[in-house]
Amino acid sequence: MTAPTPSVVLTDIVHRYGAHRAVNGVSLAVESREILCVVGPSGCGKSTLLRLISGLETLQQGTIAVGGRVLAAPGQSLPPERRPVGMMFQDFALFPHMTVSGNIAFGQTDRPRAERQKRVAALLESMALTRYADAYPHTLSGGQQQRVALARALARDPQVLLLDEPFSALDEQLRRSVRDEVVRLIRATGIATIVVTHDPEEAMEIGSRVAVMDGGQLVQTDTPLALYRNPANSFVARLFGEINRFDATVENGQIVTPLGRFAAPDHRSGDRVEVACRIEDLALSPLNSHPDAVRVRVRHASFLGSSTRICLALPHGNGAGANGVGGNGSGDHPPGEIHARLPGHVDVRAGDELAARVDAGRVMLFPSA
Ligand SMILES: Nc1ncnc2c1ncn2[C@@H]1O[C@H](COP(=O)(O)OP(=O)(O)OP(=O)(O)O)[C@@H](O)[C@H]1O
Repeated sequence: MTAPTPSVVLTDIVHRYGAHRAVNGVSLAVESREILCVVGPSGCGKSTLLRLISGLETLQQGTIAVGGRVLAAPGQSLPPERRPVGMMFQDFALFPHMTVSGNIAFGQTDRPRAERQKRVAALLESMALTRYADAYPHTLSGGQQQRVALARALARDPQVLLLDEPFSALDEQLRRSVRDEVVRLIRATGIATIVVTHDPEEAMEIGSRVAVMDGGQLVQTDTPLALYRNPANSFVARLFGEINRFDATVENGQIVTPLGRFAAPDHRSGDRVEVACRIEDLALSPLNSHPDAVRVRVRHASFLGSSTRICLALPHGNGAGANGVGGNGSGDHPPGEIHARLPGHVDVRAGDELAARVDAGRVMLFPSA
């Protein structure tokens, strides 16, 4: 079997606004039938990347190719309307004075009228919008408007679809159902798709792969499972779920943390490392039930429906400086506090003492930043 040909290939893209490098050396390939999500904090360069692919922004450095054809390289740029790219924006950007049909037909001016009408009818049908063909956007629900925007993006039969925060204008209730529907429709087209979102959970839900961006750079591109299990650094680890984090120094292939001693075979003595574990990987059991566990005291527990999140105090002195351990005990949490998340309802109260431990296989080690 031959490997699928990438539909979109970005090579070493750099984009500056003045002296600021908004995109800094991004290379990425997306295959047809693939939905890739780009996720990262506000200002990390996600939208700029999409604007470069669509041609709304002029490329300064690198190359952009779609379907084997170079769309942009320094000194060479196909205008946006000639790129095989469909784009959908956060606010849908529908034309209020045009009907649903008019909105979908917009931008197909290079086609004969009959062909244009046929394409619009087919899209109305596939998006379950036929009965709204003559309606104006403001009379439609958020979900329906979203489908019109998707139909418009598909109208020119693009080879790549770009979606910039497509669901963030929808309220929480509507968001999930519209998202499921839109993703189902996109999958049915088989078009290579890049979705920008600031919501890591949304990225995991939609993307077959997720590209994590920070400060204009791609930090890691992988499947949701690989990003969750093997994050490249603690920024990625934290993006996909809450972690307990400690600073430590490697001594003779080992690190000592408030949660016990762990092997660090790939590090040299004296290396400063960040040690992290997901809060759902922290196991709690009755006191003295496990020889390797540490004694913790419940500070607070919150029942969240599908899980219970528990804030725990580490034993006094089992934080900064103890047993060669540097740091304050736990990353973003108050000093000396760790968190656990257990499935379902867990009946614990403030002051209860428990045994906490984490499986060595679930401990993540990163070089100190
Ligand atoms: N036209 C512009 N002129 C100057 N700076 C810009 C321009 N557009 C974006 N920037 C800056 O470039 C950086 C990247 O912006 P971009 O919109 O790509 O980020 P983003 O990750 O999409 O953020 P958000 O999630 O908030 O939309 C930011 O620091 C932003 O302020």
